[in-house]
Amino acid sequence: MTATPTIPVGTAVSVKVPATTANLGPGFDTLGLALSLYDELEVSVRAEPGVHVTVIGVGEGEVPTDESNLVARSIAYVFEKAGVPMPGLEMVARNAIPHSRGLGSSGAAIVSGIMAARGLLDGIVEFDAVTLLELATDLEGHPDNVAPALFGGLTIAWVAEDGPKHKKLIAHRGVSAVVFVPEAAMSTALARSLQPASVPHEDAIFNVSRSALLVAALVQSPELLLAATEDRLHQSYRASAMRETDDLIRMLRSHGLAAVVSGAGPSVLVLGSDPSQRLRAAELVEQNSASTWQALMLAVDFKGATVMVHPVEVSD
Ligand SMILES: Nc1ncnc2c1ncn2[C@@H]1O[C@H](COP(=O)(O)OP(=O)(O)OP(=O)(O)O)[C@@H](O)[C@H]1O
Ligand SMILES: N[C@@H](CCO)C(=O)O
Repeated sequence: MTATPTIPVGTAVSVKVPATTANLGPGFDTLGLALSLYDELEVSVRAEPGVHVTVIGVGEGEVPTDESNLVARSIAYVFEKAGVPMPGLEMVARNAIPHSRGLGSSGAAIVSGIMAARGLLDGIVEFDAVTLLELATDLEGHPDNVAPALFGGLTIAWVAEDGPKHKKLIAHRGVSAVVFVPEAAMSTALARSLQPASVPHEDAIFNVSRSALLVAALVQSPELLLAATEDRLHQSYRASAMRETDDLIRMLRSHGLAAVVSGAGPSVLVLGSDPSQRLRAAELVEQNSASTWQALMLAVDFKGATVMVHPVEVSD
């Protein structure tokens, strides 16, 4: 009979996960980009059962601090799948990714939990990239945020018969990003409820052409970004729920800037073919919008999620 593996009290892991922006205009549920804004997590094994989370920064006083916390639920999911009992956990989450603004906070929380569990199960269970993406997609429901959060860079994600897959690409070094974050939140679940069950064939063709072009624009020809970021699959259906976002995108695009809804919104992403376009976008927003938008000038993160394991030190 084999003994059930246990993880020693005091074992600790540190995790860092980037924000992500999904869709990028036409690549609905498919394209994603990792950005240089991070949630950090420390998890240590404690003697008492259960979970306690200290949240610092975004979500402090708002998200649960017990087993129902999304990060804790994601850790528990991996332990359950691995068939290993989850030990008691003490966690500290330092969060910078805004919630429900279209910057992949739920995907980052899920990936944080999965990477923490991976670290805690080091030497007991091996996780390859395919398994990590499967676990994260099970929890998030679609792979376009969790793929870049896990692997960094620009990712194409798709769901095959045997599960989610991804291809990581390196974005052209001229590509820059600025995200305009509004004060008001909007949940992804609400945005998804506004999608129709089917779309006209010509709109599907429109998006196939633009998303193919977008991959070329992001990897090789950033000067094509404006044409390549047109969309007919999601933004117009959701516009009624985020009027100011729609207005800002129209204004920026009329000035030749590749503005799109970031993720499910309501933030606006502008992809620039050179860094000066970010400053131009920020000036235009300042001059033309009555609302308050926080401008985040971000680089592409090429690394994705990381985990460090701090084993228990055994004294003589
Ligand atoms: N670090 C976190 N810890 C705990 N819960 C979190 C964390 N980050 C996000 N969440 C949960 O996820 C919710 C936000 O998820 P939602 O899918 O609506 O938006 P998003 O992931 O920020 O945006 P998008 O999917 O459009 O990029 C929060 O309200 C909170 O319940
Ligand atoms: N593709 C997703 C991204 C947000 O999770 C959507 O637009 O609903």
